Amino acid sequence: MHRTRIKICGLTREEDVRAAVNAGADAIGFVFYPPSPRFVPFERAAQLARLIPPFVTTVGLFVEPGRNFVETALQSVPLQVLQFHGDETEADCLGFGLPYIKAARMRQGLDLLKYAASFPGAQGLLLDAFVEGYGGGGETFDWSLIPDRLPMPLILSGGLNAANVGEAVRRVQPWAVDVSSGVESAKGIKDAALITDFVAGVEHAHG
Ligand SMILES: O=C(O)c1ccccc1NCC(=O)[C@H](O)[C@H](O)COP(=O)(O)O
Repeated sequence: MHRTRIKICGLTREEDVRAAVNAGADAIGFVFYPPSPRFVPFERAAQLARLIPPFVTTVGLFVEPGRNFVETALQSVPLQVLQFHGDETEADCLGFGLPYIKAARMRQGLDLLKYAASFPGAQGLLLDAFVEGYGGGGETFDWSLIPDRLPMPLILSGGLNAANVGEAVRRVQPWAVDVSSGVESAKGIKDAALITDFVAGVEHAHG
């Protein structure tokens, strides 16, 4: 099995970026959705991004942004991947000169293969629990809803933590896992020990 990549999302503080990088995170996500308690203004995200070394990917997360909003983010923050969480179409996600990840809010009745087919340009599909407020809700979803084969890399998220991520990796075998609440002491405040435990949980899943 390949090494499962790890994305830590919703960072707002320098010490949390350092903790994530030191623990071995492959990607750091900044939430650019103003209603979120994890929202970071672009200038702040730019400061935090300076702490991210080469080969750790900087991801900007959006929910149905206007094109100007994304373009302004890109002028300020050195993002490498865009992540869209709302009801965007493929056309809304393209044309920024960066790869994008599309989130699917998992629930009974969602035809995930059809959904994935409507985002042929996506670099990956992030499967998250269907929660009020779009994401970062700390809730798992029924992993048996995930089809055996998806046409693009799968990023598993939604309610992951150090206690369940090992089982998630073994059962789902995603390309990557994404966590926010499970490594927090409060919304937007990460906990270095929880991050370390989470990364260890992924690594132990590989035996
Ligand atoms: O984190 C947020 O506040 C957020 C707001 C709006 C859309 C998405 C959001 N987070 C998305 C993420 O990437 C989370 O890491 C993912 O939903 C998993 O969250 P959690 O269940 O808390 O681990």
